[in-house]
Amino acid sequence: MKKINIVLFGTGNVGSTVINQVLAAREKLQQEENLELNIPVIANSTTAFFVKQTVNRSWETNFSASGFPYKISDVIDYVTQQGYENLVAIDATASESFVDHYKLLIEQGFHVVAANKVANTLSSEFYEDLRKSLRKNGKFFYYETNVGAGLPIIQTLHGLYQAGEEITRVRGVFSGSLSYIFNTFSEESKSFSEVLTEAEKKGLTEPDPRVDLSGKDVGRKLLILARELKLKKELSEINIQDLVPKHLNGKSSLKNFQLKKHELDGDLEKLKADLEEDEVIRHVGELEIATGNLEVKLVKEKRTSAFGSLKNADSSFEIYTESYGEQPLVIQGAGAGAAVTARGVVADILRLSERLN
Ligand SMILES: NC(=O)c1ccc[n+]([C@@H]2O[C@H](COP(=O)([O-])OP(=O)(O)OC[C@H]3O[C@@H](n4cnc5c(N)ncnc54)[C@H](OP(=O)(O)O)[C@@H]3O)[C@@H](O)[C@H]2O)c1
Ligand SMILES: N[C@@H](CCO)C(=O)O
Repeated sequence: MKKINIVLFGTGNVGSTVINQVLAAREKLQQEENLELNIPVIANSTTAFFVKQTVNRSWETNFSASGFPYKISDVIDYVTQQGYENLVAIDATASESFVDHYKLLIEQGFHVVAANKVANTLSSEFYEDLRKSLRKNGKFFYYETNVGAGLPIIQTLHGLYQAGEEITRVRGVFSGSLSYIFNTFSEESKSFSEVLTEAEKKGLTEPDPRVDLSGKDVGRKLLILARELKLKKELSEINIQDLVPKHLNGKSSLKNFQLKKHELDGDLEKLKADLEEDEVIRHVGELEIATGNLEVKLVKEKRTSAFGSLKNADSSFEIYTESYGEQPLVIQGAGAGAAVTARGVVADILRLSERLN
């Protein structure tokens, strides 16, 4: 039986669903695939819980009762003492600093699966260095959920590129969070801030929704795709329409933003009032390969158009290539949400496990 040992960082919306999905799939994987998925360590930003072999369905209670403050070295020491092989670190945090541990984890024997987009969107130098470290240590890095949550965007684009297809343009509603927000805001008579609160409660936004509203999250996704296509780009080079007023971002706290988010309502109400009867607002990302232009913006779309008819938290990605000609390859479906994202993470673990002994 092949054994995979998962150390999961981030027990929030996505991370907790990953644990539950792995536990639910465990028996079937053992019987049908001869594969044993164990989760001996789970951790959030302050607390870790270690167990022999794997957590079970009572993990939340056990984590609260028996978790303790930890350092990353405690995790590494524990898995080393236990002699665990086929180690996979899952980054289900949204942390800007957790990615500083990747190199150490890789050197200490971990493969990495990330829902967190940060490691792929820091400087090109960090990006290349990480890949060098993976190659040097014979480790793998999977991050399909970085773009389009559970939708197969990165693997499709990567496959086309590897196969020699000329990709000319990628255009899409990249953000499941903003798709839900603008779909609902365009249709219902609620204020923008009310819709935003609703999206947050449903776990559809980033932990700090300003990362969505500032366009940074979509900017990151564009950058990730651009880098898959070997374009040398930095986040600072992307033209981004920022929906968050300056005084509510930067040094201003998330708490302050939550108290004052109704200040966004005026501008967005005006935009909505300017729509024709048959128009809706959509948040769109565009990547033009020839010019290297990457852009994130709000646009007006006809209700009947491909983007205008999106529902719920659906994302839609149009990939224009030489062989597909005028009719792009389209990948569409829920682009946010714990269940679909966690399923994408579990699928990454399984793809990775196929490459391990
Ligand atoms: N939700 C979606 O639809 C979706 C879709 C695609 C990708 N993603 C990505 O998935 C990631 C998680 O999103 P989420 O919605 O699950 O966020 P969340 O509910 O806020 O959970 C984040 C978790 O990360 C933990 N954490 C923060 N900093 C950490 C650190 N330094 N070390 C260890 N754990 C740390 C938090 O712990 P504390 O509670 O202790 O702070 C929390 O358990 C994000 O990167 C997001 O962009 C999400
Ligand atoms: N903000 C992400 C989902 C949560 O990470 C998106 O819109 O795709």
